[in-house]
Parts: sequence; structure tokens; C-alpha cells
Amino acid sequence: MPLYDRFGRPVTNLRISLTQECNFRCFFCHREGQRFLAKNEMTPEEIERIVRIASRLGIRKVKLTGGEPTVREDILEIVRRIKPYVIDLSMTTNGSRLKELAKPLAKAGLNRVNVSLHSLKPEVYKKITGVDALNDVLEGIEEAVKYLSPVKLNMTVMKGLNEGEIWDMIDFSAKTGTILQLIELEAPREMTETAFFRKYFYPLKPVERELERKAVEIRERTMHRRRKYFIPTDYGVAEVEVVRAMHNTVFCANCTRLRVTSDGKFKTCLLRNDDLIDFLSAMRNGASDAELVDILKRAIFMREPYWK
Ligand SMILES: Nc1nc2c(ncn2[C@@H]2O[C@H](COP(=O)(O)OP(=O)(O)OP(=O)(O)O)[C@@H](O)[C@H]2O)c(=O)[nH]1
Ligand SMILES: C[S@@+](CC[C@H](N)C(=O)[O-])C[C@H]1O[C@@H](n2cnc3c(N)ncnc32)[C@H](O)[C@@H]1O
Ligand code: SF4
Ligand code: SF4
Repeated sequence: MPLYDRFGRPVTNLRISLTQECNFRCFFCHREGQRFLAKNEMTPEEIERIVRIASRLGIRKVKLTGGEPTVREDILEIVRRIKPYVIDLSMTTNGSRLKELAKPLAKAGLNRVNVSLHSLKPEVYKKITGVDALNDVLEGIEEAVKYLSPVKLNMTVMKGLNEGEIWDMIDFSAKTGTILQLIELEAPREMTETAFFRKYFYPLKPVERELERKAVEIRERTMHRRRKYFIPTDYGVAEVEVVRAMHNTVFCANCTRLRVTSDGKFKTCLLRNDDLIDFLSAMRNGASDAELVDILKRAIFMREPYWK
């Protein structure tokens, strides 16, 4: 049985940031809500221990993220250590190292992968990510579909940059047998009035209406109640999921994630900045499993929907 927070939301998965390091420089990156650069990364043993403890409290799904999780040299060891405790182990990556890592990651126990792919045009891709790596990522995706399932593509849609590529990306996902996630730009409340956010925010609601008209089938996920649209294309039916978090009370009411920062703190919400609960110091000071369970329960108690 999972634990529930004060708002009746079950906590069924952990989203673990393995590092804040990254080999890309995406200008819009929210850094998983980690505002200060932390060098103090958890070791594979520490990550395993917190996942083992969480798994006893009903958490059976783990998402590995970053920064860029594949820049950690011990990434295969981390995957190998966590897998025995979870049913669904996935990773979100920029894809730059997937060509060499897809097979070993799958062998180590990774079930599935999400690969960020914001454009199919090399110059736009470089503008968004700061690196000239589109080809490496495309090769990585080709390799990933051989060993991991499903492979999802993350496209964060931004005004004036890639909004014109949505339908090409839908074709591309059908062609490659991947699932496309169309993601609206996200930022905390206080940033929504900035010139930056106004310049790049591209609302996905109208796109969803068009998807609704074209879909042969529509499904809804439990997590965030995200909708999935099945869209016919020349290459078969594409599966398109829409991640529209901003000002979305339904999304937050169905949030089942607890976050873990790379330096060993529970974080209750991506967009909050007052919600960190340190467990790594306690762990390093000899805390027992029972004491760590208490810290985890305290974090769950602090959870609140951001948009409500
Ligand atoms: N506001 C908010 N955004 C989220 C949350 N989880 C994921 N996102 C955003 O959703 C986008 C996709 O995230 P991924 O790391 O690919 O993971 P996911 O799609 O949530 O997870 P799966 O579909 O289970 O693989 C990213 O832009 C995330 O920032 C969340 O709990 N809250
Ligand atoms: C922070 S990244 C970490 C994992 C990995 N480095 C990557 O880029 O896939 C996780 C996901 O969040 C997305 N993302 C980052 N900043 C965002 C923002 N401000 N709004 C919406 N999505 C964002 C990225 O595009 C990526 O798909
Ligand atoms: S690759 Fe991921 S972590 Fe790195 S800057 Fe881009 S979005 Fe952020
Ligand atoms: S409460 Fe809302 S904004 Fe915060 S992590 Fe959950 S879904 Fe995201």
C-alpha cells in the first residue's frame, strides 16, 4: 500500500536527480527545481539504500534524471543496484551517450527511456541545447528502440523556435516507433511575468484541440491525468502525450511523485523553492532505516499541489 499525502495523493514513484552536471546548455532548463549548484552527489550505495527504504513504503517506480544522468561514470552500477527494488525503472536523458549506453543500460535493468529531442533541424537543435549533437542523439534513439521499450521523445515546445515542427515530430515518432511527449514550457509562478517566459511560452491547449479532432483514440494516464492521442500518419499511428502543467490544477491533483535531489534531499514539488528535506546528512551520520523512514514520511506530509 502506498503512503498518501494530506491531499489524498498516493506517492508511488521517486524522481531521482543523479547529478547537476550536464554536457548540454539548454537555455530554458529548470534543473529539476534544484536552484543551487550541488557538488555533493549521492553514491550508488546511498541511492540504493533510499530506494530500498522507499520501496518498503509502496514506491515501485523510479525515474532517473539530472542534469544529465549519463554523465555519471557509475550510471550502470546505479541502475543495477536499484532495479531489484522497483517494477518500472526509467531514465530521462538528452540522448548524447545513448548510442554506446542503450544496450548496457538495458542489460543493467533499465526498463525504458525518455530522450529529449526538441528539434529535427540541426541549427534549431543547437540554438536550444547549445551543442551540435543532433546526429549523435538520433543515432542514440535508433539504438535505444532496439533494447528499451517504450522509448519516448520529449519535445519542449517554444514559441519562435520549434512550434512549427510539431507535426513533423509526430511523423518522426510514428516512423521510429517512439512515443512523443509534447511539453509546455514550465516555470514557477514568479517567473511567468518575465520577458523570458512571455517570449518563449507556447500554449499547447490549441494543439491539444487539434489532436483531439484528429485522434482515432484518446486515453488518459493516471499520473497527472495526462492525455494520450493516437494520431494517424503516413507511417502508422503515432502516440502523442501532452504535458501541460502550467496553471493546471488537475495535473497537480494527480501528482504521485516525490523528488530526490542529487545531493540527497527530498523535494516535494518541481516548482516550489521551500520544500527540501535533507536525508543524506542523517544517512552519513549513521541514521537507522527507521529514522530514514521518518524523514521520508515528513517529506510526504509536506507535499502540496502547486496549482490549486
Ligand atoms: N510540473 C511538473 N512537471 C513535470 C513533472 N514530472 C515531469 N514533468 C515534466 O514533464 C516533462 C517530461 O518529463 P520526463 O522526465 O520525461 O518524465 P515523465 O514524462 O514525467 O515520466 P514518464 O512519462 O513516466 O516517463 C519534463 O518537462 C518535466 O519537467 C511533475 O511532477 N510536475
Ligand atoms: C531537466 S531534464 C534532465 C534530463 C536530461 N538532461 C534531459 O534533458 O532529458 C528533464 C526534462 O525536462 C525538460 N525541461 C527542462 N526545462 C524545462 C522547462 N523549463 N519546461 C519544460 N520542460 C523542461 C527537458 O527538456 C527534459 O525533457
Ligand atoms: S540536457 Fe537536460 S539537464 Fe542538460 S541543460 Fe538540457 S534540459 Fe537541462
Ligand atoms: S505538485 Fe504540480 S507542479 Fe508540483 S511536482 Fe506535482 S505536478 Fe509538478
